[in-house]
Parts: sequence; C-alpha cells; structure tokens
Amino acid sequence: MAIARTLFEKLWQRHLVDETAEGLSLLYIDRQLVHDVTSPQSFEGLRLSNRKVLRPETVLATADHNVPTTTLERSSGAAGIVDPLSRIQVDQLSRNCDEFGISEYKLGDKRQGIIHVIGPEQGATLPGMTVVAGDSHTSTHGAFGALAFGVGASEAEHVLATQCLSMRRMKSMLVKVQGDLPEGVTAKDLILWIIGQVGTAGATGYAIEFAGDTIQSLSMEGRMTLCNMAIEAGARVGLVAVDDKTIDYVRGRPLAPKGDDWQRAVAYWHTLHSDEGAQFDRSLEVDASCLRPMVSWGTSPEMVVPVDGRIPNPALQRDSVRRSDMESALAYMGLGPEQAITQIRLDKIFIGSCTNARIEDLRSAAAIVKGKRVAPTIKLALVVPGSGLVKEQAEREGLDTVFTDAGFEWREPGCSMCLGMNADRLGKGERCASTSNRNFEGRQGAGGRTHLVSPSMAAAAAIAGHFVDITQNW
Ligand SMILES: CC(C)[C@H](C(=O)O)[C@@H](O)C(=O)O
Ligand code: SF4
Repeated sequence: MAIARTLFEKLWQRHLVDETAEGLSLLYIDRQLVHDVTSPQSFEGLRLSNRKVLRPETVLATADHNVPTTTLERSSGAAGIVDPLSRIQVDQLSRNCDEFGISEYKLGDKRQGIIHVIGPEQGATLPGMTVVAGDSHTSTHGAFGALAFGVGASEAEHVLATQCLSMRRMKSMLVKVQGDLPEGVTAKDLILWIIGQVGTAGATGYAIEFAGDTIQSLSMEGRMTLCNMAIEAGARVGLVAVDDKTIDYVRGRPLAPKGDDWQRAVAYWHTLHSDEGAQFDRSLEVDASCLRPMVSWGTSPEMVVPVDGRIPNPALQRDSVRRSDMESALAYMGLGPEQAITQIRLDKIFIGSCTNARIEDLRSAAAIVKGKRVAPTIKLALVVPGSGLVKEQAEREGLDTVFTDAGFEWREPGCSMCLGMNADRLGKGERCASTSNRNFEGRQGAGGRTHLVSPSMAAAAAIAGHFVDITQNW
C-alpha cells in the first residue's frame, strides 16, 4: 500500500529537483508574482550579472503598494502620482517589466490590483503550483492547494534567472477546524482566533494545512483570508486541499488551462489533499461553533479578544516579558486594562487589503451598511476593492452606491491604508478599524492605532462609531 502523504509532501516532492546531504532542497518554481516594492533589487541584480529572465511567461507583475487610490490621482497613470518616491517605484516596475519581457497589468488596466488578489483572479495561481513573490502574504495562494510563500529579493532574483530555489523543507502542522461558524463569524475571525492561540511565532518553520468540515464549507475567498494570515502565526505557507469549489473557482479564468489540458489538470488537482492517515509534525483542533467576532487590541496580531470581551489586564500576566509587551502595547494604543471592546471609539475605517478586499468581503460589509449612515464622529471610511475587476463586479451589483450613500469613499484598487506607503494613512493617535492583517506600531501611518477585524465588523463600527457585537445587535 502506498504511504499516506500530506498535501505539503505531495507538492514538495513534485517540485523537488535535487537534494543535498546537508538537507537543502532545490525546488522548481512554477510562478513568480512581482510588485513595485521588493522587485527593483532583483532586476538590478540580473542587470549587474548580465542575466536574463529564464521563463518570462511564468512571471506576472503589477503595482499595488505605492499606488494612489483616488480617481483624480489615478487618472493620468504612473506619471500622475504626486509622491516622488512612489512614482519612481511604480515607473521603475514598468521599465523593468518592459526590459525583461514580463507582462504587467499597468495602472488603468482593469486587471491591476493587489498582487494576491489578481493572481487567483486571473488563474495565474493554480492548484499544484509552486508560487513565490517578494512578499510575505504570498501564503494567500495556498488556498488553492498551491505551495506558495514569500521570498527575499535575492531569492526572487535567483528564481527569475533559474526558475529554481534552494531551501530547507518545512515541518507540517494540521489545523483541523470543525463545526459551523456562528452567524456573523467569518474566516477572518477564525484566523485571528488561531493566531491568538498559537502566537505570532507559534508556527515558525511549519507549513500549516487548514482542514476539517468548517474549511470545506468556506468559500475560496474565506480560504484565501485564512491562508493570507498564516504568516502572522509565523508559518510561511498556508494550505487548503483542492475540492470542487477550488476547481469551480479556477474554471474559465484567463490563464487557466483549456480543453484537454484542463481535463488533465483537473485529474491531477483531485489528488491534491492529505491522504487518510498522513502524519503531521503537529496538530491543533478548533471547534468553530464556539467562536465570536474578534478584535485586536494591541500591536501584534496575537493580541486579540472577542468583541464581547475586555482588554486583558497586564497585572494578571505572570510572565514578565509578556507583561511588559502588553503594557507597551496598551500605552501605544491609548487603551486601559479591562476596558470593554465595545466602548472603543474609532476615527477611521478601512475596508480593503489582500486579506479582505474580494467581492465576498465587500458584499458582507455592504449588507451591514445598506440604508444606514456612517457615524458623524468617523473622519474617514474607505472601501478599497482588491482589484479593478473586483471593483467592476461590485459596481455591477450596486455595492458602490450602498457605500457612498452611507458616507464611505469608494476608491481605486491597491494596498491603500493597509500600510503607510501611499497617500492613505492614519495620523498620529488616530484609531482605525481595519480589515487588513497587521497592527504593528506605525503600520498604517506613524502613531496610528490599528484594530484588526472582519469586513462586517469594520462596517458595523463605521455606522456605530465604536465596535459592536454584530452577532447580538445587528
Ligand atoms: C512590502 C512587502 C515586502 C510587505 C510584505 O512582505 O508583506 C508588505 O506587503 C506587507 O504587507 O508588509
Ligand atoms: S495589501 Fe497589505 S498585506 Fe497585502 S500585500 Fe499589500 S501591503 Fe502587504
């Protein structure tokens, strides 16, 4: 009888080119995604060593981090970007792509968007692939049963030149989630809860496979949200087995295989799951039916509590390192011990990012907002679709008007206020309910305070002006 293998092992073996006695593996990389921030050094390295891109057709690029999101600033393409540094990076990406023969979705192209949104949307990310990008949230693509992870600029350069990457094999961790998520509790709440349990370094060195009936009933969007934040638990890779939902999502995408190739691919993709009895190095079981909407209160994604909870009291923490981390997080966040989460008032709302800017995310936020008004105390409420095509789809469904009628701003696609690299930022001391994935100090702008939540929780906070338990009062 064949040995039972995990999904991770299957993907790894399939791409293994060579192995050294020291435990280094050489992997074949099928796809590289490229954005404006991390790629300049990789292309410069190629130029300096007089190398070409080996298989330019396997690389796909777009600018996302530095792009402005107002229609006005976007109307004249890269040349219209006001901030000189951002303009240079966006411009440079186009020049590099032209020089090395790489296809790029430029500003103004409907296919442009956050790299982790457009990869799956275009069918550039397919089950069974190895996918890399100079970006930690490349873990997102693991939702398709692809081995996907972020790499550094020199590794990205190596892949461009050779299509291969030398690395150490990861260990495998199973996160088995069972039961129905209560109404109003989403994949975002699930992953925030998991990170709260294992900690931000808890899965370092592991590839996490999310499995169980809860994961099977999640949409592809929900699975992407989960895998997106695997990196916030320390894991470079997040994985979900391929099933009919995966295949239905991929079918007909512009870069998906066609005809006989499609039939052959589907037959292979059906093998992309962990075998019965496969051994993991570690495992965790989660009962989804007990979960609540989650809110982060501190400056690390592991600092989370349910919305009906209170901020923990550092004085009750015995570990002195943890206690001082909690104290400094509370000082930065301008919050006190035991404060009820629902009493926290917000200044800004951000619905966007590669974690939660897909069509399903916008639909769930719009369902909360419909017919209501953003609280007058909220200075700015932004909705930033993950791609031009998500934006177009949302407009077809009238979601843009639901948001703008309520007082939200409806923007052009990009990373936006997920990180302070473009014009969308928090000011010093400003507090934001954000659907993104990181709440580090200064992440959304110097001195800005981030609370990570799901799209429906962010939408409800915009209307109420403070956090609300959407499972009770909505
Ligand atoms: C700019 C990039 C290197 C970075 C990442 O790797 O994740 C960014 O996308 C982020 O979310 O912090
Ligand atoms: S949306 Fe945020 S997390 Fe995602 S790639 Fe952009 S900056 Fe990174």
